[in-house]
Amino acid sequence: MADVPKYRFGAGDDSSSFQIGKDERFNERRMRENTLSEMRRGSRLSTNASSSELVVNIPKADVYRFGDGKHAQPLFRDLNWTVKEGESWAVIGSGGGGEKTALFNTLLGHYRIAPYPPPPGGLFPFLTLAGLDPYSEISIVSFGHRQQAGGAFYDYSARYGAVHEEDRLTLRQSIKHSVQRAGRTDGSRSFLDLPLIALSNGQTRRARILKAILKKPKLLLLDEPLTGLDIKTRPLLLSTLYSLHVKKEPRVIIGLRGQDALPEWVDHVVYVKGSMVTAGERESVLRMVELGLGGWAGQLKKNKSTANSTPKIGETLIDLKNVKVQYSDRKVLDQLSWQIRQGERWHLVGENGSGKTTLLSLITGDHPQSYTQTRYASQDSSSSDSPHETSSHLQLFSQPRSRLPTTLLRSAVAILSPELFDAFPRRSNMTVWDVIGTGFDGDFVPKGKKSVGSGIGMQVSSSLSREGRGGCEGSMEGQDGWKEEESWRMARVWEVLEALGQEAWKRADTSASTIAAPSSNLTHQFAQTSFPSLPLPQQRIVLLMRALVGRPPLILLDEVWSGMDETMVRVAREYLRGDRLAAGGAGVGPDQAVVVITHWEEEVPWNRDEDAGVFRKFRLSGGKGWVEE
Ligand SMILES: Nc1ncnc2c1ncn2[C@@H]1O[C@H](COP(=O)(O)OP(=O)(O)OP(=O)(O)O)[C@@H](O)[C@H]1O
Repeated sequence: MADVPKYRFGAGDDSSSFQIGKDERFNERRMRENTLSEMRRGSRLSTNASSSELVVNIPKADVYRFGDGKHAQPLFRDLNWTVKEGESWAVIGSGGGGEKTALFNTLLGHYRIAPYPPPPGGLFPFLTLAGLDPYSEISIVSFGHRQQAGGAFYDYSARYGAVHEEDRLTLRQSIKHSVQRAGRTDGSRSFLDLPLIALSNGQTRRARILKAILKKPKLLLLDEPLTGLDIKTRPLLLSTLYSLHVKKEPRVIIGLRGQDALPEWVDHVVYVKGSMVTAGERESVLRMVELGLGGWAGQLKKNKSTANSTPKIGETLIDLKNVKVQYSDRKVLDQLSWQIRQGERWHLVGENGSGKTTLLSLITGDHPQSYTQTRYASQDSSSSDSPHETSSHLQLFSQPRSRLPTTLLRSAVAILSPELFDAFPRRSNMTVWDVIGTGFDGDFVPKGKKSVGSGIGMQVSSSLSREGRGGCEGSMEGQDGWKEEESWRMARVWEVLEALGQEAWKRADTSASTIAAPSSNLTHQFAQTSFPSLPLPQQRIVLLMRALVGRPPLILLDEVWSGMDETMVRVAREYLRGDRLAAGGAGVGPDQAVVVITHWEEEVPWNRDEDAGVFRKFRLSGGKGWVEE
């Protein structure tokens, strides 16, 4: 086990788990349990020239969970999907219920296909007819959440500090001999010799794809490979995937969200929404589903802001001056200065590994070096910089990090990031309500009688504007203060559930002008649903509700759109823009500040024209950071 690090990667509850250093492969055990006999039936029979040209063969079938009774609703009805050698396929999921993952899992043998694809080739004729074993010849790389044993929380901030001995395994060691020829990557830096735990989100994704390719599977399923990758890397990865696919080294099927641009070389599409699957040539499928793939431009125009609750620039919340973060001789942030004020909307940009997550971890106070940023000019006077350049500080709500208790900071700065998404506990008894309620105090387990926290972090935000907090201004001394706060909190949970939950998806999915009656059963049911049982896209939006529920002064959203479907993205953007505030609806208020990180310009809820004065871009590159005008 020496080469298996602590982290596990997996595509969620319903799919196999994968480990760096171990196997990105078929989950052999489950496959054997589930479909062994049917696969054998397929491989026993003699070769047939034309069907050996088939990569995937599902002539017409329904797909069920194993153990489903006779009258169960199929996951997919009338699935008819055939992939021929030489065709380039994308699987597009649009329903928000994890349909795309379910379709990949169908290929991985996690569901019952009825009737099972017939002999001689079975499900994968190109393999079985060549006498090859699907167990070892098919890989999947998906970026669902990294499941922890028992659904427990793990400390994702470990990577910001000294790397523990058990986490020292480097990417090079992890992929060992297979990368002898791989050169320097990530601009001028090589990340091959970094501990895996130190890799940034985009670096980790690239490393996982690289590892999967180096294992030489015959078919590689890649779910949302572009998410989290910077703009320079995307075309490079797509063209690499295409040239590998053409050479069949390996054949590649990619998974995309409904709103993602479809690579030019994709000539066939499977579109999955609910239990319906449409598969065929690119143009005809696109016409049929009227997806309008290729960008969100049209959709964005429709979303034009109607808000008159325009954000106003107010107090400085975060003030960084000449901040530095360094790991031995590796400088990640170098003399960086940035101020975030109330009412501002920021887009934080920079290539993979440029330090965005590191910067946010200073602001949340999770980074150990957030305590050591204050230096006075005189101490550094020996340096060659001019004296006024050498002083530095990190002020969070006008305080140095060391003066701010973590509990208070957690309630004042809400964050949702890929790391938090992975780390958030998945205990089976935690409902959607419980998870959202942890957002008020930035907890990871439900607290308080009503699961809306205990109010420990209130004081920090009360020193800032508490507009919209229904009379909770000031401290919450005494029983009455807490009662009032508690009922405000409960009302807020309902409010975000209404604004961002199932009712809102329904509303956004039908027509923008039809507004469904609020406070329906649907919202109540959703609030009581077990959080870990939700499909991953829904878990993501619930964690977004958690970040927004407490109306904290500062909201940090790192790659929050990844894995969310179109409708969810639309309602979330509407909330962030505050489009419904003017009409008395819910949304981010003019007194709050928001920072989003995304490599996709189209995902940013604001733009320079409509949000001039409050919307700005902060760019990181080579350790430096600056405001881009
Ligand atoms: N403990 C560590 N030791 C050495 N280098 C580290 C450590 N932690 C992070 N790094 C490096 O710091 C750099 C910044 O990482 P960070 O996660 O902040 O990048 P990012 O801009 O968020 O990237 P992405 O867009 O991929 O999410 C990376 O090159 C990373 O490898």
